[in-house]
Amino acid sequence: MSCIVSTDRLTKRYGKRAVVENLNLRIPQGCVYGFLGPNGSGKSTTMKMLLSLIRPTSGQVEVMGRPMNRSTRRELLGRIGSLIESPPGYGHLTGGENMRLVQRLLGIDDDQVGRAVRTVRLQGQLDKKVRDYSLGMKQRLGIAMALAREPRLLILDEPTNGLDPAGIEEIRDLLRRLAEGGVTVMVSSHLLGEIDKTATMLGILSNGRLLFQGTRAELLAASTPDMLIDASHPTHANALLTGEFQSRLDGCSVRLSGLDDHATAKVVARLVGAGIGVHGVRREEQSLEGVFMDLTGGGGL
Ligand SMILES: Nc1ncnc2c1ncn2[C@@H]1O[C@H](COP(=O)(O)OP(=O)(O)OP(=O)(O)O)[C@@H](O)[C@H]1O
Repeated sequence: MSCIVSTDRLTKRYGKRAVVENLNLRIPQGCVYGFLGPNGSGKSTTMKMLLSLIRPTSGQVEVMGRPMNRSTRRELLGRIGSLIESPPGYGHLTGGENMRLVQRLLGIDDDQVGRAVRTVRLQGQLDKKVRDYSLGMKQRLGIAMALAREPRLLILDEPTNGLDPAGIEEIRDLLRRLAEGGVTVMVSSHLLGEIDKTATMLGILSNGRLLFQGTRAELLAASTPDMLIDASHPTHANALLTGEFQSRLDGCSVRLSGLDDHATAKVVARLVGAGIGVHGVRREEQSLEGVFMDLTGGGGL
């Protein structure tokens, strides 16, 4: 797997407090990487370190196969587009004027600016003042500004924050199109539902630590869904199991958490041995939200 971004024990401390701790990010080239975590978990701090906007306390950042440091920073940033915190752009200028400022700053031609604007579908709104834009339009302008340099990597901090469902869908669609065009996108959110359908890779952060990194399918596989057992005498069955296992009554079933295959066989044998009829044994379907909640201690949704 070729990674466009990787970090090695990336850490940021403020005073004694570690805000980001020992992060080993692996962002494969060409993916949409969903960087998820509750508010305050350290997503923005991590992204700022990737962009060399703040300096890590310890650890390394490697981008496009090269260490990000003072001597490589300028060149690497030339191929990275970013949108961190609130959307940029001067409110008293029009979208077009804002884009022209970016054009002059980067020394790029009209075609390149036109492509960025068309990608975010803002070509019909360039004569409007940015202060009159909706939040979604401001976000799209911010993304167009980030795209103007035609980056290989795009880092977006909560681009769907505050958007209505239609605006969220527009950003999702945009991220998909960008990835199809070969741009690697790292996008953060505190809401799983906003990016899980778009992201091909997920990294889950909680209290500055990476709890999980992998595909959506791997995330589901990593969790152990509850087991539900239908028994002839559920109350009796629960009483029998509760000392040794995490069990509780759930309607007419007994619900057991964290049960692997071996423990399941043991539970069934125990019940049958006690003369209790076992009518059904099934694992509960678990949603991605459920897994995310379990991993982050319920702080994110
Ligand atoms: N300059 C700073 N000095 C001290 N603490 C800071 C500083 N910057 C960030 N923090 C703290 O670091 C923690 C992580 O903040 P960060 O903004 O990275 O989180 P986040 O996951 O992006 O959250 P949000 O979604 O709310 O922006 C927070 O508790 C924040 O208060």
